[in-house]
Amino acid sequence: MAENTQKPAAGSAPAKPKPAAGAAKPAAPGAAKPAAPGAAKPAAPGAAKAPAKPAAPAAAAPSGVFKPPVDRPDPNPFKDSKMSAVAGWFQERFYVLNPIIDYLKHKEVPKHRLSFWYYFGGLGLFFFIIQILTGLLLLQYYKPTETDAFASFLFIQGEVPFGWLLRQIHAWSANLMIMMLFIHMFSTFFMKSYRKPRELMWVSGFLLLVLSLGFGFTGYLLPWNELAFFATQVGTEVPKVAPGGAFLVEILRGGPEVSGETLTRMFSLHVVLLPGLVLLVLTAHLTMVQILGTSAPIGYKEAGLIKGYDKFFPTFLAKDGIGWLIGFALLVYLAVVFPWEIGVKADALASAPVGIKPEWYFWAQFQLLKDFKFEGGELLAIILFTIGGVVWMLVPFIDRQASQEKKSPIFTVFGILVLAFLLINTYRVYAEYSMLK
Ligand code: HEM
Ligand code: HEM
Repeated sequence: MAENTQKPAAGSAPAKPKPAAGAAKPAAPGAAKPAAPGAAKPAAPGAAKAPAKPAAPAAAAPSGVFKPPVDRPDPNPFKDSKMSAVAGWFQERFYVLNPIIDYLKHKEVPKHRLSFWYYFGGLGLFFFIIQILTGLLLLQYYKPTETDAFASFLFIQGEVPFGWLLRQIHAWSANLMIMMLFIHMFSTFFMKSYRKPRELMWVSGFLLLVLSLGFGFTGYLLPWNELAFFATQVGTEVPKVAPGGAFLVEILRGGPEVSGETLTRMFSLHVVLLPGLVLLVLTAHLTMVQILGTSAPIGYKEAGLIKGYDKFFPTFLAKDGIGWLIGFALLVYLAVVFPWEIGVKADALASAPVGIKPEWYFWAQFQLLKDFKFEGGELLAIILFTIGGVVWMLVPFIDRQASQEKKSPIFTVFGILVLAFLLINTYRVYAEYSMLK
């Protein structure tokens, strides 16, 4: 790509922020009138001995002290740069951030035959942004109470202009987001991107996946239809077999059974707690993406398999944008052509319909529980799953080979087994339940 070989555009590397430099140095003795008390004071005792440099601007203020532009040595240190007036205005105020901005401009993404997989983190981010936007719009009409939830849901689907589209996009984007995160997780796993120094990217990513699954679980109940009601009944029952689990179930449900209280809890988790937590962890994850840059698979550099680098800004971001446009087209297509069903209002007194199952991303665990139906089996399944999850989260710290830039085939096999377990169990639920229809 042409950009890789070019120097950063003049506009992107502004003239050095003179006030910062000036402010740090003491004014030379005898320099012109100090503009403010203290401004010309030498910063250190030895400063007076310093050889007379070309007079630093007299009015240099100690950093952190605001001075009106007229008193500054150079009211606009960026006047020579090719930045727009607006960008210059911000630059003048936030010049301390310049090193960060410059860093981001120089970030590069390696190009090789597996580069395709670098798009899935960005796609996960895109669908999350869609979730926030559509979720906030749905919130204008949705009512999280036992009596009103289903009616408001019908109202959104039937009466609100484009409400049906928003609801379908929210429901489809939730599924696509989680799908992208699984692809992102396994692709970073097989490329061993979690290896030193990106251990915390993996851990924060794993937490993001758990939180996103929490979004899916809590959102599922919100329409308050029969399917969601009974699936939540089954889902929240699971921890009961573990010691102390009954207490957890009671907290989740807001009582012994799934009821209007449960809806309130799921709603608050869905629209307040989880978004807050995700934004926090996501900020950490994306900051690390920028600080640590993108890794290349082990041995690629040495073997000459890197075909060059894309500048993150603007080249890679533009390519990400193309991925987002494709994702958006797919989302609208699915939302219009394959609408999610509305169902019938939940009725706690009705008997559970056949074919109750959770969302597809919980099917693997669901199947494991079904397979472990013997005495003490459910507890064993929960223990196995918890241990598996913790080991998976700590993989970067266990796989020492990868952290020394050596291949670690045992972990590749481990990843294949985990993937196979998830795919096979998911397919088993799909096959069994599609026969029930
Ligand atoms: C700040 C972000 C979000 C807000 C404000 C929000 C808000 C809402 C609201 C008001 C509903 C109920 C309306 C309805 O059921 O159609 C809903 C449903 C739902 N949400 Fe969210 N949501 C957000 C993020 C997410 C995320 C990140 C996910 C998943 C990864 C998600 C998954 C779901 C699901 C699966 C439903 C049920 C969809 C259905 O069957 O209609 N939401 N959300
Ligand atoms: C809301 C969820 C997530 C978002 C928005 C997100 C976003 C991103 C983005 C934009 C990148 C840089 C480009 C790329 O390699 O795709 C990235 C890198 C990375 N992510 Fe995530 N991610 C999320 C979840 C996860 C999960 C679930 C994991 C794994 C458990 C994970 C692990 C990583 C790792 C290890 C990298 C470094 C890749 C490299 O340098 O080659 N992330 N993430």
